[in-house]
Amino acid sequence: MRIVVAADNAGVDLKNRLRDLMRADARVAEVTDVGVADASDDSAYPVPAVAAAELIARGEADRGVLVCGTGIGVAISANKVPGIRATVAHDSYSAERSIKSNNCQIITFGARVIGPEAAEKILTEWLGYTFDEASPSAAKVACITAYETTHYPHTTGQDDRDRAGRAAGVGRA
Ligand SMILES: O=C(CO)[C@H](O)COP(=O)(O)O
Repeated sequence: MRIVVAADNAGVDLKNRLRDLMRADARVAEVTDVGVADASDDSAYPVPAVAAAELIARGEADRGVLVCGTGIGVAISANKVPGIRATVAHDSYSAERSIKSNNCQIITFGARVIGPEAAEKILTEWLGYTFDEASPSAAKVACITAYETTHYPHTTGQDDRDRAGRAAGVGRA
C-alpha cells in the first residue's frame, strides 16, 4: 500500500509521528510526505490537503492520512478533489466503517482533538481494513461516483470518455 501524508502546522507533529509509524509497518510499501515539513511553515491547511488528495486521484498513492487542528479542514479540502472520499475518524468504529462502508481513501485526524497514542491505534487498525466491492455498500458508494460523473463530467474524465464513445459510435449521447 502506498500512503501519502500531509498536515498544516497544527498537525505536523502528529503527521510526522504517524508517518514514521507507517514507515515501520510491513503493510506499507511507501510513505510520501507532501508537507508541511515543520511548524514554521504556515501554509493554510487546504494546500497540503489538496496536494495529497491529488496524488491519490492521479493514482500515485493508494491512501492518505491528513492532520490539522481538528481534522475537519483537511477532510473538507480533500473532498473537493474529484473521486476522493475523506473523513475525520477519531474512533475505531468510524475508522473501520470509513473503509468498509464508504471506501474512503483518506482518514484525517485533529491533533488538537485526539492524543497521539489513540491516533496511532486507530491508524494501525485502519491499515488492516479493505473495501469489499461485492458488499451491499458498493452500490451506495457508486451513487456518489455517479453524482460526480453526471454533474462534473469535465473533472472526472467522463466528458472525454463520452466524446470518444460518440466518435466511435457507442456510449452516451
Ligand atoms: O483545524 C484546522 C482546520 O480545520 C486548522 O488546523 C486550524 O484552522 P483555524 O482554526 O482556521 O486556524
